[in-house]
Amino acid sequence: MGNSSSKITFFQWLRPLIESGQKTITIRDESESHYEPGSIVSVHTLETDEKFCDIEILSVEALRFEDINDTHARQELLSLSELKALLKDIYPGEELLYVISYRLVEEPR
Ligand SMILES: CC(=O)Nc1ccn([C@@H]2O[C@H](CO)[C@@H](O)[C@H]2O)c(=O)n1
Repeated sequence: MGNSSSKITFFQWLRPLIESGQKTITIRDESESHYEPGSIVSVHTLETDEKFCDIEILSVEALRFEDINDTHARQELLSLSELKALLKDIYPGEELLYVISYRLVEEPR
């Protein structure tokens, strides 16, 4: 790879949830719907661009905002109202989003 699809950024406050393997999806807009299932993606903080883990992309599926439900919220470790408020804030007026499922790639030690 070595192109833009090998990196993803998350808000720093989500880092503990991601590196512990608890948070297993992220919901993004079309500009981030290009990740390929099976590829390994380097995870960085949005604020400082610090790399903190790798994830393997499992799937990328279109998701209408109105179809976001409790299962998505559970996979995000957020309440449904928190998740919807967050997504409205990040992607105002966007009705079509993409749910990216991933798993944490454990570091050998
Ligand atoms: C450019 C950039 O980094 N954008 C985003 C967009 C979303 N998110 C998080 O993904 C989940 C949305 O399903 C929620 O947990 C959000 O807080 C994020 O961390 N960073």
